Amino acid sequence: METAPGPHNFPQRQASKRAEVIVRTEGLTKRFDTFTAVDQLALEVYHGDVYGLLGPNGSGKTTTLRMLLGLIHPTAGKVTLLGHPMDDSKQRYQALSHVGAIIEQPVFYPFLTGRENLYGIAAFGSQPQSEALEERIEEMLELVDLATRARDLYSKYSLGMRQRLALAATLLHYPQLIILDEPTNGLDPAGVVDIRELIGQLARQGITVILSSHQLHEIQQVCSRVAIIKRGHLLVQGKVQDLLSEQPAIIFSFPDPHMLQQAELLLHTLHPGTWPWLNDSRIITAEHEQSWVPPGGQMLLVEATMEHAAELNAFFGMKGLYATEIRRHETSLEQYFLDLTTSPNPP
Ligand SMILES: Nc1ncnc2c1ncn2[C@@H]1O[C@H](COP(=O)(O)OP(=O)(O)OP(=O)(O)O)[C@@H](O)[C@H]1O
Repeated sequence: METAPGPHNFPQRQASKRAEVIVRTEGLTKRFDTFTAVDQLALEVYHGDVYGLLGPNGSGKTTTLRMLLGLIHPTAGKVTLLGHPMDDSKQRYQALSHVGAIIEQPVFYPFLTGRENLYGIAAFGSQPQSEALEERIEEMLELVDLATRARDLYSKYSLGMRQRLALAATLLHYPQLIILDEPTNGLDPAGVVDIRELIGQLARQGITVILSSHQLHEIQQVCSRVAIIKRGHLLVQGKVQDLLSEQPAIIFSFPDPHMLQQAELLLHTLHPGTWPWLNDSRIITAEHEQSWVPPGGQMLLVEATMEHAAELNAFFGMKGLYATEIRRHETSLEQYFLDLTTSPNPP
């Protein structure tokens, strides 16, 4: 018997499919009266991406996702979903038959069990009751780790369980693309980890995921590419790794705060042009999750690539300033996001 492809039997992601654009927006714009909520967005989501749409409150994330799904019409611009232009109603229908989405808290019946709710959703989607459907429902309950709680009433479910049931529901019809608006909102840390792991699992099985979120720490761990928007404008779009390696820096820790001050002063009194590769330096506060925090809790951040660490260290050493730790500065997506969204001159 031939089975439809699903998260457990999806073909492995193929290298040649990587470059395939699954979602493209061109000049995508939404105005509400005179207010422009989304302004000329050009997004590209590739097959196999976990694509994070990030932005401060009110920056236009939900409005963008709603336009991707054809829930609201753009004022201008164009959305192409799975190769189908969304302004054509027939094509839109075809595209959406391969998409699963959770944009608002999905409505389930509180007086039915988790499993019964999935049967209800399948019936709504005109999926005939069959052995294949039963198998699919059990498979999805397993996938979202609700199999042992499938006989419990929905009203007894925690927020995390409700979110996982919603994901199971969106997966019933074997979507190629899943769109999730703030999927970790309101969840406790364990719930966030569950959803993150599930999203990673879906991506590994070839499903493309687009999500919006404020949980940047989580995004950094699960997203392959992100777009950062502010007041409806696209500030940046790219691979998480590429964005974070844009600002290389080295961290020097010193055994006492006095040495730290001297090291900083030394760099600032250097003749401009001595080291053209040295962009800037400043004292920063150590983050406490690090393995070791120097006395005084502060360190020197030098904006330069790691290949210059030895030269800098030798320079400090000649002046009697001995670093106790030298390492590459890891920018977090959270810091990158804050720098970008609070900068008066974003790119
Ligand atoms: N139907 C509407 N009518 C008028 N203004 C709207 C409408 N929908 C959204 N907006 C406005 O558009 C802007 C973008 O809203 P949107 O919900 O897309 O932002 P968001 O980035 O998803 O925000 P959040 O993170 O708070 O959910 C907001 O200023 C919002 O008030």
